[in-house]
This record gives sequence, C-alpha cells and structure tokens, in this order.
Amino acid sequence: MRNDGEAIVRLESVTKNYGPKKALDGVTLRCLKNNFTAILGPPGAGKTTLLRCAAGLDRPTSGTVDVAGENLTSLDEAALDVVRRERVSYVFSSRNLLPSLTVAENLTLPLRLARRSAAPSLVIDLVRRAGLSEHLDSMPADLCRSQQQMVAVARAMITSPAVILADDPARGLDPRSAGELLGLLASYVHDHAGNVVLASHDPMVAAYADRAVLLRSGRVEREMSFPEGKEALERAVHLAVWEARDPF
Ligand SMILES: Nc1ncnc2c1ncn2[C@@H]1O[C@H](COP(=O)(O)OP(=O)(O)OP(=O)(O)O)[C@@H](O)[C@H]1O
Repeated sequence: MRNDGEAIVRLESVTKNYGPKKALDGVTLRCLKNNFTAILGPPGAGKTTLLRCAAGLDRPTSGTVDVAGENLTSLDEAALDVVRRERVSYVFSSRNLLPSLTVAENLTLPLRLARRSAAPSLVIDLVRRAGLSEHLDSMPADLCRSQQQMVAVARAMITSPAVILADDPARGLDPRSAGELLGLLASYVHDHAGNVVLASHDPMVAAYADRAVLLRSGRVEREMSFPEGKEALERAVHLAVWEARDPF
C-alpha cells in the first residue's frame, strides 16, 4: 500500500434524502489513492447510496462529491456522463453481464464503447488472474455465479479507470469464491496502482482492505486502517461490530 494521503474519492457533508428518509446524513469521507477502501455496514446503512453518489449515478441532496479531482456536483448531465463512462467502473452485486455476448465480448465491451484499446499484457494478466482463460468463448449463462462476477470485476479493471466502485460483488458467493474475487481486487490495487471502493455487509471483507469505514444509519461511525496488516484490520472490524451490540 502506498498511503500518500491523496484522495481519489472525497465526500464533503453529503446528505441524500429519499422523501423523508435520510439515506446519507452528513457523510464526510476520503478514500485514498492506491487503497482498497471497504465501506461496511448493516442493510440500509446507506452503502449503495454512497457508491451511487460517488459514481455520479445519483446526485446528493446537499454536500459535494469529488472523484479524481473532478467536482461531480458541479457537472451537468453530459459532463457527468463522460465521468461515468471514462473515469469510473461500477460493479453490481449481480446481473452485470450482457447475456447475449460471450465472456470475451463482455470483458472488452468498455473498451469498444470508449473506442480504446488496452495493453495486451493487462488483458492477458486479468484473464489469467480471474481464471477465465478456458471460458472466453462461453456465454454468461454457461458460467457459475462466481465466474460471472469474476468477469464483471475483470471488466471493471480493463479500462484502468480512476476508481472501481463495487457494490457487494461477493454477496452470496461461497467463502472460497468470495476470497478469490476480493483477492483479485486487492491484487489489482497493489500491482496496477488501482483504486477500489467496495461496499459490503460482511466484515470479512476487511481482510482484503487497506481501510475500513463503518457506516450506520447514513453516518460514518468509524474509520479504521492498520499499517501492520489486513488481519489486524479484520479483527478490529469484528470487534467494533461486536462492541456496537448491533451486528451486521
Ligand atoms: N430509491 C430509493 N427510494 C427510497 N428509499 C431508498 C431508495 N434507495 C435507498 N433507499 C433507502 O435508503 C436507505 C439506505 O439504502 P441503501 O440501499 O443505500 O443501503 P445499503 O446499506 O446499501 O443496504 P443493503 O446492504 O441492504 O443494500 C434505506 O433505508 C433504503 O430503504
């Protein structure tokens, strides 16, 4: 981890209301460059809302959101569309792939849409790490769910975006597959100087992260990072959740 203190995603006093519901309630947060930041919290804590505001998919009711130095809240729809297409990769917890395209076509779709190419070494490396070498000509329906999510995560990396925002991509996977998926994201951060912000209800995710942010009722409850290692971070997160006497 290179913790240079610079933020790739910055939220300042962000509030998001859905009618009378405050999904985010004055969130101020910095997700540092070259870090895997885990946003952890129980269902309804506001994790998805936070990611959607950071991706420019939703606009905050008040407050500001900066991504890669760009103030999203000041952009019009056309400029926001460019950020969404070119600067940010978003991974959903399921149904990320186009069912009528092969795995290879799904994987390279963002490059085709942006009329760009990627370094062959990056593509080969991603395919190998994601365990997809044997499946490039398969259709998504022929893959199991964990493989489909691997394609989605590898696809998010293929354009080398400013930041990958992932909404519980390992939700519902068996522990081994979840570990492989999170490991792929963690290695991308460290080997390709990537930036990842991942939301999850599962404290286990902290074992792969550099920094954990606990969110509850739309507020940042606690932020944790442990230079001594990820296991210490996972232990601290479990302890904090237990101490709150309100497990996720
Ligand atoms: N489009 C919407 N309209 C109304 N209320 C919403 C909407 N989106 C989210 N909410 C509410 O805002 C709160 C935060 O929701 P959000 O989905 O961000 O939480 P979450 O932490 O991602 O939850 P989960 O882990 O269940 O996905 C919840 O109370 C939710 O019901």
